[in-house]
Amino acid sequence: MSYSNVEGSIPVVVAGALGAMGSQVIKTIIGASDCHLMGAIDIVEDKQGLDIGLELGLGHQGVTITNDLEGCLCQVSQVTRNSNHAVLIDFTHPQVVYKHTRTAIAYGIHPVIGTTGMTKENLLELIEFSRKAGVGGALIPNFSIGIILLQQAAAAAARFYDFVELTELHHNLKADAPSGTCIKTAELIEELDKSFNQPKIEEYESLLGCRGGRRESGIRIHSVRLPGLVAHQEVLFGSPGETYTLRHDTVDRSAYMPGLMLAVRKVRRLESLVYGLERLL
Ligand SMILES: NC(=O)C1=CN([C@@H]2O[C@H](COP(=O)(O)OP(=O)(O)OC[C@H]3O[C@@H](n4cnc5c(N)ncnc54)[C@H](OP(=O)(O)O)[C@@H]3O)[C@@H](O)[C@H]2O)C=CC1
Ligand SMILES: O=C(O)C1=N[C@H](C(=O)O)C[C@H](O)C1
Repeated sequence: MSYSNVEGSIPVVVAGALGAMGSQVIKTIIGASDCHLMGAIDIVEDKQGLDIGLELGLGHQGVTITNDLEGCLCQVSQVTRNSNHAVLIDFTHPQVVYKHTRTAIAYGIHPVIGTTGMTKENLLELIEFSRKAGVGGALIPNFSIGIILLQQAAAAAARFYDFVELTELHHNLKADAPSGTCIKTAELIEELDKSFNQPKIEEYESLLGCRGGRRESGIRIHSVRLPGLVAHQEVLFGSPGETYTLRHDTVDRSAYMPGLMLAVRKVRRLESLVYGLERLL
């Protein structure tokens, strides 16, 4: 950890620093002239106390890896609380994302959360908690600009179609299903408050689950996990005589960095936790 405060530059702590996303984030933060890295959190046992920059081949940064998220946020908040509030970027695991977000808010540190898998109940509770605490934050299921465009197109098309199925395809190291992005796409389509996919005949599955998961609105979601994939999503609308397909492919995690930096730069001006990158554009 490094607890120096740099005037005018955004202090950033990264949780999940050694992961697929976290390691790219560290590189991006180190390269950003308006940010400085103050903490690197990860639980990988044999990396505790090592310099994150040296571990990632980015040169010595004077920031050591720790698994003590609360201790790190507590110390960072003491250094930064009077003027230049810090940001926590989290790409860890669905099981800890609620606790990490709540801890950041409690210490007055602005959470920018990429980790997916949080329940709707927990999200709503955190929005209320952040509003009471007056701490802005962002929970963003997908930082890519292209996926936001796909979601907007899907929400617009939903007016004209009564049948829609979503498929998300990811690498096989992903813990949660369906993806946070796919849930958000479904939620945006559901803003019209209509039901989809009313069956025309009596259906049955001879292989349980082969028709995918069904949301209350009737929208079905299919999750595919394969090595070789990164992150992909299809929205298929159908009506008699035609189909309309939207597809987005993330082929490299660098796609997430512009949206992430946008959130880091805006989050300290928010009054509570917002959900979705479209809220920041
Ligand atoms: N919003 C977006 O745009 C995107 C979101 N994601 C989401 O981000 C999350 C992480 O994805 P990804 O980077 O691929 O996952 P990885 O498994 O590659 O990285 C997660 C890292 O966090 C560590 N970790 C796990 N638990 C903790 C904890 N309690 N405290 C600190 N560190 C912890 C892991 O350690 P260990 O390996 O030992 O478990 C690992 O090093 C997922 O929820 C994913 O869906 C991913 C891409 C884009
Ligand atoms: O685990 C991933 O990789 C991704 N997770 C996010 C999600 O669950 O939507 C974002 C993107 O799909 C990549």
